[in-house]
Amino acid sequence: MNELTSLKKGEVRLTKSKLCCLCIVGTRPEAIKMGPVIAELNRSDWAFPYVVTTGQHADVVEGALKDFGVVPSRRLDLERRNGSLNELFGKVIAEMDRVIDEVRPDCVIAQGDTTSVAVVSLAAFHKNVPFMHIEAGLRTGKLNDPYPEELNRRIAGLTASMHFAPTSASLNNLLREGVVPGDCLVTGNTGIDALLQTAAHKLPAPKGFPNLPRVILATAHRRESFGAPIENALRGIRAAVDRHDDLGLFFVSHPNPNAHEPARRILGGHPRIVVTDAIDYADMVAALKRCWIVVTDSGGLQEEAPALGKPVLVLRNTTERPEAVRAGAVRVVGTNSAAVSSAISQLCDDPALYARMSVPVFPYGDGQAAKRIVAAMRARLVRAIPALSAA
Ligand SMILES: CC(=O)N[C@@H]1[C@@H](OP(=O)(O)OP(=O)(O)OC[C@H]2O[C@@H](n3ccc(=O)[nH]c3=O)[C@H](O)[C@@H]2O)O[C@H](CO)[C@@H](O)[C@@H]1O
Repeated sequence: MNELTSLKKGEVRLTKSKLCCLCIVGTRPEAIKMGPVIAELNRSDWAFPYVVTTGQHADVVEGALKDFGVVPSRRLDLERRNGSLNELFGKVIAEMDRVIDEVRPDCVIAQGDTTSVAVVSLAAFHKNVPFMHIEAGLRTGKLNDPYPEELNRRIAGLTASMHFAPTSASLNNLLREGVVPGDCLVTGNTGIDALLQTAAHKLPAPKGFPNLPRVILATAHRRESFGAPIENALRGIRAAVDRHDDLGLFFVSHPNPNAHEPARRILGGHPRIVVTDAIDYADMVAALKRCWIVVTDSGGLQEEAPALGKPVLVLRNTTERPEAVRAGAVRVVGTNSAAVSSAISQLCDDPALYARMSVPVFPYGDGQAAKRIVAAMRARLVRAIPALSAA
């Protein structure tokens, strides 16, 4: 029994007969993956989204939300001094305490595994407001890898009233942790909703995309790889480009200086390598459609590339996305220079291997995740209010 089913008629505030769903967005991937859910809520007849951005990656987030026609209802002003996780934790929970008191939402929704998600789930729990977790149940089983995301998503797994898992493997992780079966659902990942909606349009090549027969699309930003691991991986990518003169590299940097400084230093000054700042989502999808392979430590790109039939080499030692590995579209290679370089060369020199890894697969859903999530929320939230359920 959770707090929702204990609600009595009249205990849930209605605004113009619609429920208020407070949607939290902190980072670019959260904006991309929450966009379809916010749009679906806007189309619904029973709820309206109240969108709050946490300011964690303010500039790229507002741009990504705009791509989905979403304007935030409120922007938290966190005034961060040192950028530490504890500072972020303290500021977000204090702000969210105030926002929940003022807005009095009927539920709080967040996606993924950032510190903002863990904090907001606790803030909602403390206020006895149902927390709905999107992209629930991803686990590596190693608390420090990825860091701090594995801890964040486990906290959300404890505090959420409803858990929307992208795959059955994620759902099984939740059940093993004791989540009640009636509180979790396999929906697919809303990132595939966003990808298929965007990829359906004719998209021009991103500025600077190399005009070469085989272009590697690469990104690297994982916190646990900062320093030597990320530098080793970048050297491995550059070595492969040097070895194969028909290869180009389009490296998309991340706003964190620990990620973009080594990229510019190690990859810069090469005639077939372009290092660009972060690009908007439509440009990223355009790059995905045009690239030869993807080399990355990104979670979202591990989900998107297989749907477009692009082989992925993962610059990590573990992944919480084993489904695409099992489907043969993704290979976890780590950050060792020689391993990265040889994995790229294998794909250059073995057309049969490349063909096997290039078959489009959809282990992360069919593009209808947002519809399933909003329908499940309605069933849960409206059930608690006979007046609405009778409508
Ligand atoms: C441990 C882990 O894996 N956690 C993940 C991490 O997200 P991530 O690793 O996917 O992060 P990125 O790679 O930065 O973003 C990816 C998205 O952004 C698009 N993109 C990228 C660069 C760019 O220049 N322009 C863009 O448009 C790209 O196509 C894609 O859709 O945190 C999220 C919660 O914050 C989690 O939910 C998610 O599991």
